[in-house]
Amino acid sequence: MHCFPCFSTPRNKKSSSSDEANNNEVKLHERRQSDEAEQSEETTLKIFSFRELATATKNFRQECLLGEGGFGRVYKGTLKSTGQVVAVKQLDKHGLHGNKEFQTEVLSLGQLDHPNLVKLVGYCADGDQRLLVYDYISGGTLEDNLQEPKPDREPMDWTMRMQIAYGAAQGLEYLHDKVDPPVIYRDLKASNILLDNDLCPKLCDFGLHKLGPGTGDKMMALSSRVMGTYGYSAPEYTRGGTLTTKSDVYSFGVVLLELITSRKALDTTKPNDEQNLVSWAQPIFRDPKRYPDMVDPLLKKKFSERGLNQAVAIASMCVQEEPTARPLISDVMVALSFLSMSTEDGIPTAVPMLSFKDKSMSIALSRHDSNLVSPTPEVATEDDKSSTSSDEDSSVDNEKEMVSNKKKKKKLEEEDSLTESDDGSDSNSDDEHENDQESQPPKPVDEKNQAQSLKIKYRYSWEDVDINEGRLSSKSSQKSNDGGSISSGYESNKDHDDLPKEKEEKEEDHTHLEHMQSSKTDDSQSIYFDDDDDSGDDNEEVSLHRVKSEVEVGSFEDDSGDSLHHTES
Ligand SMILES: Nc1ncnc2c1ncn2[C@@H]1O[C@H](COP(=O)(O)OP(=O)(O)OP(=O)(O)O)[C@@H](O)[C@H]1O
Repeated sequence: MHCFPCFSTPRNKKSSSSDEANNNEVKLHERRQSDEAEQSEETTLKIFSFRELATATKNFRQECLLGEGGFGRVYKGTLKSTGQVVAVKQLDKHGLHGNKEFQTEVLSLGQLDHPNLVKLVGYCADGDQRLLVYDYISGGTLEDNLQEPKPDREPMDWTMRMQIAYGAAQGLEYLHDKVDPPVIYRDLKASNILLDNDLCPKLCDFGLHKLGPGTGDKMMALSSRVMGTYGYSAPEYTRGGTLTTKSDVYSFGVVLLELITSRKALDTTKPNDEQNLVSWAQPIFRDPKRYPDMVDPLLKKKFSERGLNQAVAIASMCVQEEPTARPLISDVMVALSFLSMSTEDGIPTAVPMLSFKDKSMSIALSRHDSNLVSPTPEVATEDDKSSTSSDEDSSVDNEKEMVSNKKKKKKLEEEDSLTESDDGSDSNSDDEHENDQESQPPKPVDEKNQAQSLKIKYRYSWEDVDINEGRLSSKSSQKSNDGGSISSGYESNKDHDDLPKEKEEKEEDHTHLEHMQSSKTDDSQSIYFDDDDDSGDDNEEVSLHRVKSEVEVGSFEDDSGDSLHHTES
């Protein structure tokens, strides 16, 4: 009998502790569910069980292994539930974050969403397993595409290369400027740029270490290990581990050089002085005549000299020793937006579109539409349409209208044989104009005045951008590595054949993108592209330069030097 109590007591005890455990488990489960529900409200990230990912990757079979990087192995898999093909990154257990820390980091990564970033689909934190699940990108890495082009495929042409550079710049600009706090990539390189089937670039491996507040030139000391890849890492970073967005700009410059040359960032099979791409390129930067020698021979000289000059100039600016002298990625992006439109002969296939940071700019432009745009604007071409992104519709439409109007004006000018450019002013003299014109009230543009120029100056966040049809003009007040000047220029040159010889000759004086040795700070830093060859100029230009104080949104000059000037403070 007495056995019963003996039996029953422990049993009872056991039963009560197991009830407690069950209760706890239920509570834990409920909490997890509500946490997950909260998370899923904020993110579309899926939470996978290890089993699901093991099934997707055939139990992480070798045949599914895509490769192994600094964070762990990456497998190709197919999700059973949806059939989606994914890349599963199994993070090394060594140095794993705790569950909470991992989730926090992953959830913030899950919020990053840009067409030029590889999308994080979900994650798994099961026991000591940590896995990240990404969209699978099928076209291989940029490195492979450049170094080992598929025999059945044509080598990437110049325009494709510039489009890839532009796309990568857009992805990076998103991380630097659109994400708060900004994400510093740390390890941008050709093997971290994946290409989809349409050769659209997607940055991968970003943001695994998100940094805290502060960006731009505010140096951020890193508590974690120094990452990056030799040949791509900015000198200040490799020296002392100091990291800023400008370190990413350096790496971007190296990638751009790779796109131009198809050389590797670091190639130990080459003679000593050619192993490091940047060191090899530095002396060439100083001698524009040698630029064509840099180019990948597979391009068979099918590129415009102007396009090449500008691309090299951008790359040379990005890889400057002094971080503050490097441009912001947003400026690089705008510059590349033009280069990516040029075809082999340097003529854009589509009307250049700028991606405005500040919507007030497009509002400011539309304010002037009645004066600038003809009542029946031309219908946008297919090219125009395809260049239009949904969020930029309004600004793009305005630009289209303006460009259409500009075309009409140009035609009228030609008809009247007024070949001399509108006001004959040098793009470099903008500042003088600005000062003269600041106090003048807005004036309507006189459509009958054939020589009237259409010059639009608008606020580009903290940058001003001038548009005149076609040519990008951007001034750099940056110190080149050697203290010398690095030059290049870009223009759409769509009408250059029609231009007067006299004007062409004048323009030869401004042949290069000059790195003036004035300032090393971002505030006064600007990019300057100018006409660089003998093809002339139709006085249509686009320049970027930043101003610190006044916000100027509109300036429309006529031939007499008068202008429509609109300011906001
Ligand atoms: N989303 C993806 N789609 C397709 N392939 C991918 C994807 N992510 C990674 N890969 C491939 O998996 C391999 C390993 O990638 P991972 O990014 O881990 O390392 P890595 O870029 O080679 O090296 P590192 O860690 O130094 O950047 C690479 O070949 C990469 O191209």
